[in-house]
Amino acid sequence: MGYKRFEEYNVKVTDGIRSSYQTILSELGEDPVREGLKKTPERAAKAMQFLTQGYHQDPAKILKSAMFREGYSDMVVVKDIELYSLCEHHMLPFFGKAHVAYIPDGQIVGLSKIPRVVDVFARRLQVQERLTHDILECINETLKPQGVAVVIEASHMCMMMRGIQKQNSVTTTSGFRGVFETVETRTEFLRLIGSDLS
Ligand SMILES: Nc1nc2c(ncn2[C@@H]2O[C@H](COP(=O)(O)OP(=O)(O)OP(=O)(O)O)[C@@H](O)[C@H]2O)c(=O)[nH]1
Ligand SMILES: [Zn+2]
Repeated sequence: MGYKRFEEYNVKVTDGIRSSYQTILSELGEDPVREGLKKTPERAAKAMQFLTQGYHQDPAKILKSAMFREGYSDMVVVKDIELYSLCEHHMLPFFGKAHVAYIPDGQIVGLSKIPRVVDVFARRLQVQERLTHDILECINETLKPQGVAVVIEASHMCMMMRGIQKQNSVTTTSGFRGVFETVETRTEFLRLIGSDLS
């Protein structure tokens, strides 16, 4: 069946999440039944369930649904994949770009499946480091390529809207497996994505 978008996923808003948001509104000093807020617990529950739908999706299955035997054995790079996730410490967004590359070993994967895998892991509560490794290991273990590389550049709302309140800091995380562990291949990838790390 493969990957399904939330709209097709038929997830019902969970009563417990909706009523918890109603409690939060009251505890914040708001009137949860005033006109503008009446539907807010429902909307917030729906939004949060959308943003965490990755718990109900199987990223390996997504990759397996479009793997093809092919002799191509050079680098495949999908860069600038926009990414929105939630930090598990504050449940506030972090967002930015993911860059993913692999070198096939007899099998390629449908290109769209790479951003889909990024979305599945991003739509769970995360830290940027684990998100990077989740994507890396999933592609490595499922596609079994000669190598895989992932770089994520992201800004964290928990460091922008509150806390340290730094508006311009960007965090870069990276992971390399197989042939990307050699300097030459890694450097070529970093050059192709225009990374400062190269
Ligand atoms: N390593 C890592 N840290 C993260 C990520 N997202 C948020 N954090 C950090 O998680 C840490 C949680 O630290 P705590 O001291 O428990 O929380 P806090 O009091 O809200 O910390 P401040 O943000 O410094 O005010 C903070 O330093 C955040 O910046 C992430 O993806 N990776
Ligand atoms: Zn945070």
